[in-house]
Amino acid sequence: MNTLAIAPLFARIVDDLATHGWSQQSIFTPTDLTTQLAQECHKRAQRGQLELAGIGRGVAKVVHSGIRGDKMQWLEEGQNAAVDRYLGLMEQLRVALNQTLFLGLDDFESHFALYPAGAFYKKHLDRFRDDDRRIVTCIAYLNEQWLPEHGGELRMYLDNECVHDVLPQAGTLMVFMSANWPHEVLPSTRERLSITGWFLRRA
Ligand SMILES: O=C(O)CCC(=O)C(=O)O
Ligand SMILES: [Fe+2]
Repeated sequence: MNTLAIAPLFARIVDDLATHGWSQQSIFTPTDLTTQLAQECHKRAQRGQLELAGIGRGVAKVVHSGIRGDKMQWLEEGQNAAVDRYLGLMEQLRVALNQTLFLGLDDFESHFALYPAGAFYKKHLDRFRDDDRRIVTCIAYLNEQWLPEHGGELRMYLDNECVHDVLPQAGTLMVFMSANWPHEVLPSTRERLSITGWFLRRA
C-alpha cells in the first residue's frame, strides 16, 4: 500500500479501516477548532436553526422520538470559518481513503447534532433501504470534559457479540464502514454535541 504522501494521522485511519473496518482517534480535531465548532453548534441551537432529526431520507423521512431524539442542521461550505476548516480535514481524509482503499468516494455530507440530556439514538445501520451511497461514517465529538458517568456513549456492535463504547469526548473522531457496524447512542446526563458525516459514492 502506498501511503507515502499521506499524513500519519490519516494513514492510521486508513490502516485501521483496511484491517478491521473502523478507527477511533482520540486526538483528531485540534482543541481550538473543536471549541469553535461547539460554539457554532450552540449558536445555531440558540437561533432555533436545529431541527428534530428524522429517520429515512426525502419524502420517506419521519421524526420518531422513540428511535432518535437529536436535533441537527446540515453543514454547508462558506458559512463559518471553523466549519470550513473541518470540511477541509474531511476532504484530506476523503482523498487519503480514495488513494489507498479505492473506495471511489466523491462527496461528503455532514450535520451538527445536539442530543439534549436524556436523548438517544437506538441501534441502527447508517444505510437507507433505498440508497446505498453512504460508504464511510465519520463522527467528530465536541464535548469538553466528558466523563464516563455522563453516559452518551456511541456503542458499536462488533463481531462475536462484542460491543465497543466510545465516549463523545472533544477531539475524538470515530470512523467506520457504514454498512458493516450497527451502533447506537446511549442516553446521557448532559447535552451532547457532535458532527456526524458520511463519505458518499457516486449514485
Ligand atoms: O453521535 C454518535 O455517536 C452517532 C450518531 C449516529 O449514529 C448517526 O447520526 O447516525
Ligand atoms: Fe448512525
